[in-house]
Amino acid sequence: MSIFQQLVQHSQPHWTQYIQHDFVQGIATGTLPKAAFQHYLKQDYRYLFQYSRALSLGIFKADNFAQMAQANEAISILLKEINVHLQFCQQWGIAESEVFATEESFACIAYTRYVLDCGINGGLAELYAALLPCAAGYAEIGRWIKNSGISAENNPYQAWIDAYAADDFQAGVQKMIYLFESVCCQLNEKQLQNLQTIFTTATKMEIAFWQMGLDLTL
Ligand SMILES: Cc1ncc(C[n+]2csc(CCO)c2C)c(N)n1
Repeated sequence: MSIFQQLVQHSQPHWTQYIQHDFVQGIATGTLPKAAFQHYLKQDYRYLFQYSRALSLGIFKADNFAQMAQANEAISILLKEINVHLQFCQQWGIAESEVFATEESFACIAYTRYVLDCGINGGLAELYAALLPCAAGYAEIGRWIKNSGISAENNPYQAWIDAYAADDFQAGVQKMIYLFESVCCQLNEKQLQNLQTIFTTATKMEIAFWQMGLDLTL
């Protein structure tokens, strides 16, 4: 079993709670209240800004140009994701200025600053262990919604589902997982345990992020 698979397995039951959260079920069936999705969308815009800063640490901390290029590719994927957000906002009449002016929720602050802290204080393995629940989790969510076939016709969230189920997105995440595996090969048992703590914590923060969306909290 790969290190990534082990991290997922040992982060249970949180991983499954993250992937199958009520918010995700609501997206899949199209029944999620629009207010919850819009609240999430604005917070996620703030989230993605901080996440790009964390990904940039992947460039800063790279040991070679190949790792640098991979981090750069991950940033390009993220820039596409921001466009999906802005298109949704446009569609639902949320002005870009409103998105920019959104106050950051505690769930967003806690999660993003935790990831940044892992990256600033740790090495590449710690950084990617903190970044991966986000990328790999959404890839898994995109896959299961697509494969389950439960998405209703005229699902208002179809563009969101399609973005994460898309082949190029799935391939990008797979590359991030390979990069992570390659920076983990020299680690000792204590360092691996630390990666598990980071991975599980970030997974729990994903659950808190969905819940913030459902509860409309700041
Ligand atoms: C709270 C939250 N968690 C995960 C993602 C998904 N995501 C964020 S950046 C990125 C691309 C990785 O290069 C992906 C898949 C999100 N949007 N919001």
